[in-house]
Amino acid sequence: MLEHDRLIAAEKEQGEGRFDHAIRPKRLEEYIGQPRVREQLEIFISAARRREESLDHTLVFGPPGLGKTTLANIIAEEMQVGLKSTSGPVLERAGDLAAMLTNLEPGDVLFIDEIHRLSPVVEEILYPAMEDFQLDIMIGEGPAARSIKLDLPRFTLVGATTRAGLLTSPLRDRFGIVQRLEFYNLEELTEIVRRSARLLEVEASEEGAIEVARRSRGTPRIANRLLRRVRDFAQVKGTGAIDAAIADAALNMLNVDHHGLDHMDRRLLLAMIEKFDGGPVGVDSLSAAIGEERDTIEDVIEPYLIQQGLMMRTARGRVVTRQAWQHFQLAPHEKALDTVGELRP
Ligand SMILES: Nc1ncnc2c1ncn2[C@@H]1O[C@H](COP(=O)(O)OP(=O)(O)OP(=O)(O)O)[C@@H](O)[C@H]1O
Ligand SMILES: [Mg+2]
Repeated sequence: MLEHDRLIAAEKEQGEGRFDHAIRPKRLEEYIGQPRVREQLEIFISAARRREESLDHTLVFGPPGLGKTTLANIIAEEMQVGLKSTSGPVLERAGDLAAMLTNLEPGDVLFIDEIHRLSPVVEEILYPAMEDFQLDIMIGEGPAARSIKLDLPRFTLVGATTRAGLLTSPLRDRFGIVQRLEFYNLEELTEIVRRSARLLEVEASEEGAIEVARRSRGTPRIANRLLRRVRDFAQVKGTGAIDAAIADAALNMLNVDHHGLDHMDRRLLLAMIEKFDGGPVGVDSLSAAIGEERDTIEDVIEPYLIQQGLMMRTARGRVVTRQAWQHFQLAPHEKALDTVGELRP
């Protein structure tokens, strides 16, 4: 199966835009789950609004599809300010960022997605902009080069990243608010599925919604995507309504197992078990073994498997846990488990 065929792929897929527009939460109160993040932002936003100031620069991090972009939009909406979006890889030269910054209206949110991928020259421009709302830029080259300083309006930078660890510390230190998004639990995902079903006018029973939620890898984007596929199945093979049996049949057909693991998840775990005796194994060897990029393993596949307790990252490499062997109904290799410390009392 090619990567773009991956049902569970956390990246956006084609045609998702229209569907997404209808169901993406626009206000903080519609944002389901993440209670800690919501509570804090509520306070920071209402305090900033009361003081008629812009919100502090905010960094949002967490695995793909958990709601970082959604949150950036919500912040602008709640602050009643404009939003301008860009991303780390798009801002190639210092001038690209300078153009964005000089276009901001007072109070605007500047959203930079994949902020860990900013080039160092662009990052240099960002520091004084974030700290002193000043643009400090060199124009021209050689003897004719000169530096200009411009005052910028106060703005809020919202940065999103799947990997906070890849941010340089001077950049990280310039964010006043740092929020980490967690995988969603079953109740939260069920609520998301029910909300989306209602907005899409799809009939779904409580058990049907739970079944979709259970198999969504803790991720709202996947929950919404599975809902869409299950809806197709229900229309063709059933009456159009989603119940537990229809959801189960559809998800089995789509090769999403009862744990919500897909083909790539199972491939990764099985490679660790079958080719590396359960580990420890380095991520580069794993990447070669399953033909998947290291970044995809680290950003997309692995975080959920770790959160579910199916594998661990140790100083010596990745190891599967007893639970992973059990998932495949295999007898654990005792030496491997010893690395995880599972055999010690
Ligand atoms: N808390 C939430 N409540 C309800 N729906 C949500 C929530 N968070 C995300 N969603 C839904 O999941 C979809 C994916 O969220 P979003 O695009 O914000 O993820 P992301 O973290 O920016 O992902 P990426 O890292 O790939 O950019 C959204 O379109 C939205 O419909
Ligand atoms: Mg996003």
